[in-house]
Amino acid sequence: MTTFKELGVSSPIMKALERMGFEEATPIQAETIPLALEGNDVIGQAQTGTGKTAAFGIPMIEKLDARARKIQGLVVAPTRELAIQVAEELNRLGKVKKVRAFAVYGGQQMERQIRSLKDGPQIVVATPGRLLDHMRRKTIRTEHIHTTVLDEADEMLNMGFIDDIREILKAIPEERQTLLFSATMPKEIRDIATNLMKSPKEIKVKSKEMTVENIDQYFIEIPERYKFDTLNNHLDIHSPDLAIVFSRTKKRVDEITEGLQARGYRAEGIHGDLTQGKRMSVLNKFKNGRVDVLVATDVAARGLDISGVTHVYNFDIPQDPESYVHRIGRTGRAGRTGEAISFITPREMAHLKLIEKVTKSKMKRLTPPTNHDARKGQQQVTISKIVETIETKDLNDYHQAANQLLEDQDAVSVIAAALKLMTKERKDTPVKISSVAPISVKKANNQNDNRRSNNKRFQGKRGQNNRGGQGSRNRKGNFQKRRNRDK
Ligand SMILES: Nc1ncnc2c1ncn2[C@@H]1O[C@H](COP(=O)(O)OP(=O)(O)OP(=O)(O)O)[C@@H](O)[C@H]1O
Ligand SMILES: [Mg+2]
Repeated sequence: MTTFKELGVSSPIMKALERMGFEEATPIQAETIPLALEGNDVIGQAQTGTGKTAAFGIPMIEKLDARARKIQGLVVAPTRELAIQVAEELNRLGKVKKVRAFAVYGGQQMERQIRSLKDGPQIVVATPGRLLDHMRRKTIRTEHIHTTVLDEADEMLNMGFIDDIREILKAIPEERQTLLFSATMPKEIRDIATNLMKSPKEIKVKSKEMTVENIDQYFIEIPERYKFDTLNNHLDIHSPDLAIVFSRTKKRVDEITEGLQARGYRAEGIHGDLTQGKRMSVLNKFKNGRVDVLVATDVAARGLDISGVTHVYNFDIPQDPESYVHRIGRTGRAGRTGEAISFITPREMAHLKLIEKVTKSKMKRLTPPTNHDARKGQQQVTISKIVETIETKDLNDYHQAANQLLEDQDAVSVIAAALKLMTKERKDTPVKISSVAPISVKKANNQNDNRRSNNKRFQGKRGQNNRGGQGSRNRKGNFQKRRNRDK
C-alpha cells in the first residue's frame, strides 16, 4: 500500500485527493508519480480503469505555476469525450491549487473555444486535429508548455493521428517532459518514444492477464437472429444499474436502441455520426441514471470512465481482441466488480478462442435465458423490492387495509395481484435488427498480426470495493476504501 504523501505529493493536491476520496495510490500511480516528479519522461502501461489519468495528472499539476495564466501542460487524447473527461479529472485534482484545465476538441465552435482559452487555463486537453488548428492560428501558444501527455497513444495511431502527434510534439519546446500512455507499443509509438522523448522510463504494472480480475466474463453462443431477445431476457433477469451494449455498426446501434425503447427500456445510442451536443447529452443522461442502457459503437470503448456500469454486453463480438479488453474495461473500474457478457454466433466460436488466447482470460459459458427465465427474473426483482420494503419501511399505515383485503380475498391472490401490478412486463413489440456477417478468424488473425498481440502490455492490479447490488465477488485489491461517488 502506498499513500500519496509517501510519493511526495504536496498538500494542496493531497487535499484535493482527499475530497475525491482517493486514499491510496494505485500501482501505476505509485510507480509513475515519483519518476515523473523527478522530471523523467515516462511510458506507462496498465490495465483499464486503474487510474492512469491521475498518474500523469498529479505530477503535471505539481509542476505548474498556478499564478501564471499560460498554458504549461498539454494532454492529447483521441476522442472528444475522453478530452472532456480528462479535463474534468484534472480540474478536480487541481482545484485546491487553483489550476484549471480546459478541453478543446473538434465539433465545437472555434470562437467559443478561443474565448475560453483567453481565460488562461494552465492545462489544455485536446484532440489532435483541433489542437493543430489552434496552434496554427496561434490561439494556443506552445512556448510555455513544459509537460506533455499522450493518453491512449495507440488509439490515436489507430485513428490515423500519428502524423498530427509528431507535428504537435515538434512544436513544443524541447526541454519539455513527455509522458506517454498506451495499451500497446506498436512500432510507430516506439518510434515516437525513441525520436521525440528523452530516454523514457518504462513502467508496466505486472499482471498475467490483460483484463482486470474483478470483471466476470461470460459468453452466450447464440444465432444472430436470437440476439435481441436474448439481450432483453438478460436485462430483465439481471436488471443492471447501468449497462453498455456494444455493437459493430452505427446502423445496428440505432436499431438496437430503437428496439429497446420500443420494448420499454430506457436506452439511448451513441456513435460517431451523432453531433457532439447529442453525444454529450446521451452520456450525461447515462451518467445521471436517466438512461439505463447505453448502446454504442467502439467510440465509447476507450478510456471513458462512468462509475457504476455493472454490465457490458458485446452484442457483437469485436474484431480485435484488444478492443474486447477496452470494451469490457468500462465496467469493473476503480476496484468495483462487473460482468461482461459476449454474444457469439456459432460461426464465431473460433474467434472467441482467439480472444481468450490473446487476452489470456477465460469466458464462462452461459445458456441463453429463455422468456420464461426472464419473466421469473422480473418477478424476482419485484419480490426483492417487497422484501426490502418489509425490512426497511414502516408499514403500519397499511396494516388495516391489508387486513381488510385478506378478509375478502385469499392471501395468494392478493400477493399475485400485487406482484402483477408492480412487475414491469415487457412489451412484445416485434423488433428486427439487420444482420451483419460473422467475424471470421482469418480476418481477425491478420489484423492481430499486423497491429498487436504482445501480451505483456496490460497490467495493474485491481482493487476492491463493494459496489453493492448484486453479487460481489473477486475482490482483491488496491483501491480499498473509495468514497462512493457518481459523476
Ligand atoms: N487512487 C485512487 N483511488 C480511488 N479511485 C481512483 C484512484 N485513482 C483513480 N481513481 C478513479 O478510478 C477511475 C478510473 O480511473 P482512470 O479513468 O484514470 O483509469 P484509466 O487507467 O485511465 O482507465 P482506461 O484504461 O479505461 O483509460 C476514475 O473514476 C478515477 O477517478
Ligand atoms: Mg484512461
